[in-house]
Amino acid sequence: MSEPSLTSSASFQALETHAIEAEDWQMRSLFAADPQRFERMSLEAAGLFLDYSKNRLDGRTLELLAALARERGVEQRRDAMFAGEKINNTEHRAVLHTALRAPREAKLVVDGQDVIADVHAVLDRIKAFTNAVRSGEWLGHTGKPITDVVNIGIGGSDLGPKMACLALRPFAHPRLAMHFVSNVDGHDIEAALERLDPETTLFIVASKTFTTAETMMNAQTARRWFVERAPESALPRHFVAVSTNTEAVKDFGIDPANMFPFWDWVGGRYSVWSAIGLPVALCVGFGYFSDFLAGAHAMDEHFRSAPIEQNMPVLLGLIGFWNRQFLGCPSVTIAPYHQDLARFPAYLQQLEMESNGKRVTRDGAPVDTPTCPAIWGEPGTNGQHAYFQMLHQGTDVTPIDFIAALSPSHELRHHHTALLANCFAQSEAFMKGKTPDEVRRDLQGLPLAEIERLVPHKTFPGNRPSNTILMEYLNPASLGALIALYEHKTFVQGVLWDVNSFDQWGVELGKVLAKKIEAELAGEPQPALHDSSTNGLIARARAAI
Ligand SMILES: O=P(O)(O)OC[C@H]1O[C@H](O)[C@H](O)[C@@H](O)[C@@H]1O
Repeated sequence: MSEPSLTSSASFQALETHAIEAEDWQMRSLFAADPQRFERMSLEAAGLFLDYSKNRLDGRTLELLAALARERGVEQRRDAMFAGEKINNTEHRAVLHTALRAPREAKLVVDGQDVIADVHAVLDRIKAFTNAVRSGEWLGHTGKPITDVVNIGIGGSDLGPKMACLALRPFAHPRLAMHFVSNVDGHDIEAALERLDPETTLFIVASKTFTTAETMMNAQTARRWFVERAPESALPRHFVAVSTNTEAVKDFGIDPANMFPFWDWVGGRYSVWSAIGLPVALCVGFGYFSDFLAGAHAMDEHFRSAPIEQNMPVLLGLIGFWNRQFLGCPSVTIAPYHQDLARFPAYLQQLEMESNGKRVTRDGAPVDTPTCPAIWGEPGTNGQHAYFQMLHQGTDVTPIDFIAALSPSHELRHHHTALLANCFAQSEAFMKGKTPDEVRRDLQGLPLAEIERLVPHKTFPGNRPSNTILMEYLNPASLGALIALYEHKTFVQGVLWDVNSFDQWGVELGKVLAKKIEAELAGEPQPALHDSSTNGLIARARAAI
């Protein structure tokens, strides 16, 4: 039976009525009216603290959103995911990234297979391998320890490990430099290879399918580069694979003994916890990689057991839904006030936009509301000096997630004080704004006409929503919890919209057309099979190539 449409649900309609009342609400007044607002609208879970009080909503809004979550079946769908039901209904797959971070003693059997035992068998191999490389026991073909690790992968086989290795920089092994090659653009791999020594470099070819065109081309280029400089027999010391596709790995020439497997129930964008996290385990060591998994597991336990009203990922999802649906916000900015989280917005782009950038429901009916907003952002304070102008005074309202660690991993205390001051000041500024009268007061002393000329330019509308997520330190456990928080937020929103958050058919068309055009760019005769624009572009490129 198909799910009733979102807009026909009683709780959605109650929210619609409520949203009309809420249209004129000013957060300044909401704070003034309730001295307990911060206490009421903040919570802690899995080592993270979320302040959601600077949103344009009140207790009643939250009640209605919680009712919507219940009516849409967030709890049942969550339980179905954890239980290994095949909730990815267009690919007939279970969705079990949560099993990747479950402790060894957990139990989960899916299709007669002990999933937890499989996961821990691979983790044991990751532990042995990463210990060997890090200790210098695993040597390159001329007997030297590995100094450089190159992960060749794209999308989920790149963004997670790359983001996490950067985020955990203070925990990194001093001898191992991590490199990430993803783009089919030869400038990417060329820039990486020119600095590398084939005697001390380890390549990880990371691809769930082991058919992704970019990754296969980069892997072949790396292989060629290597065998031009080293005997072919040395390949097994320098090339390992991470994949679900053993046959394709073998065909590429990597011994399955050097392959770290995972499973079709791990989506690419949810795979950093699997063997796709191998670069992270190499970089920080297996102990810290285990802490990373444990941090995510702590968030899983919270998501699984906390009531909706005190459930951090559910609240984050519901508030995002409110902002998208009833405040009409077309995008969300992620503002990590931590330089080491520089790649976190890019990571979330894939997580949220590939998951929920859908226009039909699980049953294939058109959705009747907007779905995933655009996700973007840069670390603070850099963004403040670039696009925050638009966030403060532009015509669109863009909700912001501020993310900060209370303690830094460096000794430069005054830098950290300045960083946090900026983070908190921005959320205050977005909430409060600056009224025309406040501007007038500031400008006292100038001629009256000049004051009035400047007032509209210097006024800040304020009333712009934000969340603030704090952690004590950015470390493997808090990073794990943070990623899992957003994974589950994405899940919750997918349930509200009733989309399949675990497929990505939208990436296929471009891949197919690119294959065709690639052949046309190289071949004869001149093709004219496309529209005039595409034909014209191909012709220009053929003349240049
Ligand atoms: O790991 P792979 O099979 O190489 O896939 C890499 C990426 O490419 C695909 O096109 C999907 O859009 C991503 O979800 C996936 O993470």
